[in-house]
Amino acid sequence: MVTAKVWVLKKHFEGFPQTSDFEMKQEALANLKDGELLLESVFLSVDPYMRPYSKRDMKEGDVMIGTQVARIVESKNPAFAVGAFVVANRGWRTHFISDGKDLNLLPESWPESLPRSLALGTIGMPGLTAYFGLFEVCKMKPGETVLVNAAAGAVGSVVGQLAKIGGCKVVGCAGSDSKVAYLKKIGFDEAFNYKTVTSLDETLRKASPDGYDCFFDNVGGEFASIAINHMKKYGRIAVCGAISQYNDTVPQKGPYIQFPMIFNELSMKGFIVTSWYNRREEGVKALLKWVLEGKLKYHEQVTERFENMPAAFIGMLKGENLGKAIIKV
Ligand SMILES: NC(=O)C1=CN([C@@H]2O[C@H](COP(=O)(O)OP(=O)(O)OC[C@H]3O[C@@H](n4cnc5c(N)ncnc54)[C@H](OP(=O)(O)O)[C@@H]3O)[C@@H](O)[C@H]2O)C=CC1
Ligand SMILES: CCCCCCCCC/C=C/C=O
Repeated sequence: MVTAKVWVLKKHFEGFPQTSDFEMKQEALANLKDGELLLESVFLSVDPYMRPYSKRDMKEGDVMIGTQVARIVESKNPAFAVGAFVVANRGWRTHFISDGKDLNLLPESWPESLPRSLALGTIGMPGLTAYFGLFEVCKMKPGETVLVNAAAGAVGSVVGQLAKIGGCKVVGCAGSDSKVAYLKKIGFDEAFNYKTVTSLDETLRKASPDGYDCFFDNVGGEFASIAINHMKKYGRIAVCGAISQYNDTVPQKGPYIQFPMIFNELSMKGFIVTSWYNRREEGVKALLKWVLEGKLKYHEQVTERFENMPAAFIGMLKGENLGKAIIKV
């Protein structure tokens, strides 16, 4: 019999998550029935959505939500061979049983040269968020100017590079000088540290005096309130995330956005990547191709050991990750 380790939400987060809000437990897994598979997580993902979604969807004692790349270790399902790798959405667990219906097999053509963890990052949910958010929500066109915040993270780093592939000028910001240096290295035209600039307003104006056609907003809050005043006429804003607000205990009260929306006839659209998953294959194929061509670079912040998942999650929310935050079991 296999015993899985799982992380549960012991206590709902109040403000910034603490390691004491989590508890590690053991779960005895039953023997496999016909049609079932036993899987072991190889890589797990920590993502910002876990913070707001835990409040919305979870109760104390639930296993933390999340996705993993897992290897099939035993199979009583002829459609799944032992040794194959899948992406699953089974939460923070080392092992689990599945009937196969909730699994996405990694393409058999997955190149040996690429870490399979990319299926949780640049060639997975965050990459797809960038792909559909930029091309479909922002409706980016060649020659335009794109602004993206949290630009050195899993989604933002792909947004900037896809905008360059699509023939745009890209301005990005991040929370440290080393992240800013990384953005320049991967091709951003302008990059700045939002924590150290004296005036965000001035910095945005200097980076693109004519303003921005597209704003891919991962951060919300004060940054978005200032950036909206720098949009060009008919500019488009993709509201992807609001990480600056996820840990607020008292909702922020922002400036109101109607005037710039009206005067510049802006479009602003929130989106959830999974609404585009009917085109998931198209996105994965395009992202994989760009990675293999060397046009889309990736970086992963790998934390070793399942036991360190809460610390990796908290670290990611604090900005300790460059690129995608991954846990290697
Ligand atoms: N709508 C959708 O379907 C999806 C939305 N998202 C959203 O996209 C955003 C980015 O996610 P993802 O790329 O996975 O995460 P990242 O890899 O970008 O990690 C989060 C980053 O957010 C930055 N950050 C944290 N707090 C703040 C703050 N107060 N102000 C500004 N930046 C902050 C930190 O970078 P720094 O050092 O630069 O501060 C940190 O590294 C999140 O808001 C997430 O919720 C993600 C996936 C799907
Ligand atoms: C089948 C994979 C499920 C992964 C769920 C991801 C949902 C992300 C939505 C993010 C919103 C804000 O961060």
